Amino acid sequence: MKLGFIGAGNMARAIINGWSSQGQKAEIYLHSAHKASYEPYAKEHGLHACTSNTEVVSKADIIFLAVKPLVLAEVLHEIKETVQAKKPVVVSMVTGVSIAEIADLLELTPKELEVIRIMPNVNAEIAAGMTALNASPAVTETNFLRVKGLFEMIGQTEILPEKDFSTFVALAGSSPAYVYFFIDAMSRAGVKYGLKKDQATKIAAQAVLGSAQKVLADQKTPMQLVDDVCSPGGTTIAGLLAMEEAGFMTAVIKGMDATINKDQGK
Ligand SMILES: NC(=O)C1=CN([C@@H]2O[C@H](COP(=O)(O)OP(=O)(O)OC[C@H]3O[C@@H](n4cnc5c(N)ncnc54)[C@H](O)[C@@H]3O)[C@@H](O)[C@H]2O)C=CC1
Ligand SMILES: O=C(O)[C@@H]1CCC=N1
Repeated sequence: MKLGFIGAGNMARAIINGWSSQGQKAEIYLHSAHKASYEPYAKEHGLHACTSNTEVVSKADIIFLAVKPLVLAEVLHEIKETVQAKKPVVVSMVTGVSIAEIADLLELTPKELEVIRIMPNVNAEIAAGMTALNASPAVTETNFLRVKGLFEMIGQTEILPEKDFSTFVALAGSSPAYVYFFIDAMSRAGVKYGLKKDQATKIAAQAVLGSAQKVLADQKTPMQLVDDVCSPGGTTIAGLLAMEEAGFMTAVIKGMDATINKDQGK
């Protein structure tokens, strides 16, 4: 299995580094717009640095599109003829772009080309990612399982209808940034009350990690777990009510709304 990456930025590297940490051995070919950055990265990680996007398509069997939405049309135009001739599996992680749109830009239909749409997140780098997948009708079961397996190596996967991808972006694609932001806010409070920043960050991050693991492991809903921590007349209920007074739940939902609207081009 030969894998190709068009775009070698934050998300591509999180995935490749995650695979590397899990002993994934497939050959990887990559090309991006910044030669001074991707060539040393490829050398350091034993990957093949290509000189064009077309070369990636000609060398690899599964092509990952890891560029920003704004340059996607230009990239697909560039690789169109090679894709039409070779018909590789095309895996797109580009936000807000459907399988049908990708096939269309390549002047093929979803029945003619194996296109898999994914939405990963940066925690793939430490094999704790969360990736959504959907496939065009042309995708063979073998190829779908192959790609799904690659993401199971570096986290959890969920097969979702394309209509739910924007919601998934909010809950898992973008949300690591929101959780890091929450951790930083708690850590700053620690600094406010005299702890060192690195010490406060470690304490807050471990509390978030344990809480997430508890939610996943426990039969109780998150709200039941909230109640378990809130002793009557205690510290937690005082803090929780003050957070709600400042609009905690509303702030989170507004953030999710804005992410979803942006993904849908609204
Ligand atoms: N960063 C994240 O946490 C996530 C990003 N995504 C999606 O992944 C895609 C990539 O995002 P990032 O890695 O964050 O962006 P980035 O800006 O870090 O990387 C983009 C890469 O595309 C390359 N590039 C630009 N023009 C190119 C061209 N014409 N040909 C080949 N390569 C070109 C750049 O050199 C760079 O390596 C986006 O569509 C984004 O929506 C999806 C989930 C999470
Ligand atoms: O901010 C972005 O557009 C990308 C998509 C999901 C995470 N980062």
